[in-house]
Amino acid sequence: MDAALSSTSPPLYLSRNSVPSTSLNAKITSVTSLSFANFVLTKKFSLRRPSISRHNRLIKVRTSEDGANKLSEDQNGDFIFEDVPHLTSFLPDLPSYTNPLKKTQAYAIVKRTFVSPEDVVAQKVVVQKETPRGIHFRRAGPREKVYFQSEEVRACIVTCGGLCPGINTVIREIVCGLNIMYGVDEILGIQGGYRGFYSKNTVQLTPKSVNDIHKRGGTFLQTSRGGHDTIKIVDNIQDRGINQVYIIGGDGTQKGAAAIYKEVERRGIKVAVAGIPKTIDNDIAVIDKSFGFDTAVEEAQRAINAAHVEVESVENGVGIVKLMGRYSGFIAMHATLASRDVDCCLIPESPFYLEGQGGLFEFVEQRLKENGHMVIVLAEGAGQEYVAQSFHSSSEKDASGNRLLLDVGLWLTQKIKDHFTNVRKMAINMKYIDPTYMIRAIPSNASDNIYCTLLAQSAIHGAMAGYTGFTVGPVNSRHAYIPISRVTETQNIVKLTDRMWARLLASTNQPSFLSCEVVQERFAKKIDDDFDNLKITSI
Ligand SMILES: Nc1ncnc2c1ncn2[C@@H]1O[C@H](COP(=O)(O)OP(=O)(O)OP(=O)(O)O)[C@@H](O)[C@H]1O
Ligand SMILES: O=P(O)(O)OC[C@H]1O[C@](O)(CO)[C@@H](O)[C@@H]1O
Ligand SMILES: [Mg+2]
Repeated sequence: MDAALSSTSPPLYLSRNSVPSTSLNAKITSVTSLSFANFVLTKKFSLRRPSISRHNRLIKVRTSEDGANKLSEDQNGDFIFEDVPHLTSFLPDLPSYTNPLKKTQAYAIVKRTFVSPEDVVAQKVVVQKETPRGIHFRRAGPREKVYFQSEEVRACIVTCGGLCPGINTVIREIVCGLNIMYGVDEILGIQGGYRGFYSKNTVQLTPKSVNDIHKRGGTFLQTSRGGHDTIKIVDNIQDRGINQVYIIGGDGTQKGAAAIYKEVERRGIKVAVAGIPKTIDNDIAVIDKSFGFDTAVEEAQRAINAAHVEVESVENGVGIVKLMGRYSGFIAMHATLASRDVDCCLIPESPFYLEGQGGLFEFVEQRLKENGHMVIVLAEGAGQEYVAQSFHSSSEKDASGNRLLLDVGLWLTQKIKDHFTNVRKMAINMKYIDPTYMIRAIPSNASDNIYCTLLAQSAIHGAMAGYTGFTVGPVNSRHAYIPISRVTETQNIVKLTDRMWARLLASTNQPSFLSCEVVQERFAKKIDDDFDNLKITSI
């Protein structure tokens, strides 16, 4: 690749068939980062279809640092680069500076301190010889040039949405990283989520004030749902002279971050917006896994173990453990796979039914006959339609517009009790454990702490280098800068058609609940939807 193509502005990829190459330069200068994103999305979609001919090769166009558009063709096959915006895309005259990192003792003897501007991270690592190379993201890490001088930086950090182990570690590492690596002193904490920008006072954050916070669960800055008002938030950012915004939160929060970035760009102000993805549900698209997830799965083991101890100590013991997972069953699936004490795992993605052949009641009875006890792990979002029918409830929403769930754990406990007592005339011992908030209110474990450090430092390097409107996260174990829209356009769910769910079924030997017509109908639709929203779930 041509070293002169080291770009700071978003590179553009266009189909040779769609744009005559002679007019490329003229066309590209008028493409905004927004329309660029849309353009790439269109092309990306068609590339996923294997029927696309290899003649429809992509050529890529980059805007190099001197502003000249250059064109090169990837020789190894079709290749899509989804870059993140850069401050220079709307502030072209912004001066750059030598990165001070090399002068810090931490990096003094590092051989390759800086990430090459040519480094990209592939979203797909398993490829076939003849298939396109697929989507790539800009590799995260320190850059040779930065677009902020240390004394000029006035950063802020905000945390939004639900709790998750490790939030405090991320806050701590942003503060310490900015200060130690880049000599930044001005770091503000926005309290109470997005609404804190315009309704609360800020708190000054220093390495000393955040030194111990990683040992506590929760968020040192407090959080909230709802209250996102883009104009008020950006007004506040401008009024306070903030020029780097670090936003920690889930899919809703990242949508809010995208709105802030767009407003900042519209106003043409020098503010870098960096998103750090957080969610206990692990439902954020593109990234390998969200921080705190492993800690939560580990904590869930304690609840499962307690249920198992309880039910094996009584006759016909049936334990139910309800875990978090609004729309996705990752925590339940992983906790089940890790534990081996679980007989059946129920998640929102996999429909189930209670009565008749192949149903849950039949399976419970079979396990009680075989083992004398059994444990069910239930994701809170599973079977919501049944619960709603039973309770004749209308769907309520939280301040962010998320559906409020009904207690499927209580519902299932009651259903099993009724069935065995009234229909089967069998005495059973039900134990229902609901550790929902306990698994996310704890501090992060060792590996999540390290992961949080990497996220924080990658976000800092990206913002200092002038990237903006990005989410940072590991893609196939390499940290990358991902356009925010890519992580918000879909939510990760457990794919029943993937091998991971098959591994769980093979491990628990539970029914797949596919023998009921109603479920079969829904299941078929689910598979179609899965393919339509094809994305990689890569744990
Ligand atoms: N589409 C949106 N545009 C702008 N802001 C949004 C949007 N969706 C949600 N937000 C804001 O983002 C914040 C957090 O959203 P939400 O409560 O959905 O949590 P989340 O970030 O998805 O995290 P979690 O996974 O814990 O639920 C809220 O302040 C909400 O107002
Ligand atoms: O904290 P709240 O508002 O009760 O929300 C709980 C929800 O948040 C999540 O933990 C996601 O953050 C879901 O698993 C759960 O349904
Ligand atoms: Mg969410």
